[in-house]
Amino acid sequence: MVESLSNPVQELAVSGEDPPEKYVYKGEHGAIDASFLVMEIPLIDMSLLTSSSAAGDEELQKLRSALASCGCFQGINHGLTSSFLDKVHEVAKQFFALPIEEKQIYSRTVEDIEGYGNDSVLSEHQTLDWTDRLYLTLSLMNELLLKAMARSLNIEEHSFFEAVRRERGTMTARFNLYPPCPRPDLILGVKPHADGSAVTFLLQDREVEGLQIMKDGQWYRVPIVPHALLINVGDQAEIMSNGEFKSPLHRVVTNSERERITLAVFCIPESGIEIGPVEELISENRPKLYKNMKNFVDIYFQNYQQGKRPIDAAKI
Ligand SMILES: O=C(O)CCC(=O)C(=O)O
Ligand SMILES: [Fe+2]
Repeated sequence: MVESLSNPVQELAVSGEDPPEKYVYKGEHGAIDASFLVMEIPLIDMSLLTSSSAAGDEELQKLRSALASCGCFQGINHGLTSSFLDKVHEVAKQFFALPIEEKQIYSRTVEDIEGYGNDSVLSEHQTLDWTDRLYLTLSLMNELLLKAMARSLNIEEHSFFEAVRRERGTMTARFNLYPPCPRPDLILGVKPHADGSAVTFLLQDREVEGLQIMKDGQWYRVPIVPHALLINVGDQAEIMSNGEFKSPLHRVVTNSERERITLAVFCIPESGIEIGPVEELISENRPKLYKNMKNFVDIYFQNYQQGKRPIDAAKI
């Protein structure tokens, strides 16, 4: 089958028809349910992560334990103003509200990394996600966080940042629109997955929940903390940290009433460079758990669309 992109979900949502079978989620990882417990996700004051003070050390320890347990945190004092974040949300909303013909001017093809378009369809058996997407490429790297992650493990501060710094990586921004879905009991906004990035920054919808994260085999709802960024470890940081940091499994549930708009920014090492566990994190007590590899993103997409966890391909 030729690789193609799926049609806009927004069109299906307004048609009022029953969603096609290919959107019905048939995989594992438990029933779809939007009423799980709320996860207690640590709040981290990101302005303290660069401070060489007792408060700074304490925040670094909080960061380390958050990334080693749930693999994510709610970042506050991140330097982006609330009015800017509201504007980002508003612009995304305006874009998705444009007539289809206007949005299609920005359509992406399977090869493009930017533009309006959906999941690549790699096989007829693939379950499709109830979401429409707009992809952009940014050039700013989150130096502060990647350096703080290394310092929290008492290793050289460039250990993670080196792999993703300017010219060696990208920040891909993806606006996600989840239209109301007539069958939230059968259909997911995004299938269970962990991210293929080093780290991901998520600006959640201001009012509509939907993200769930798995911890110890149980799904939890991610609460909305206004203007915080939900920051999670991706597979590449789990690999580089030799498993010290966990790339959490997560999914998005839909609802029948309201649309939800989020912005995910993925910080991704350049595909040509080799990533692997940092030497300082390998010891007799903690053997190397992952292989060194290049082109992780390609490996990622092959496995993801088949419903497999890509990081398993990296395990020794
Ligand atoms: O929209 C969300 O809440 C999460 C999206 C997500 O997990 C992703 O785009 O990888
Ligand atoms: Fe994700």
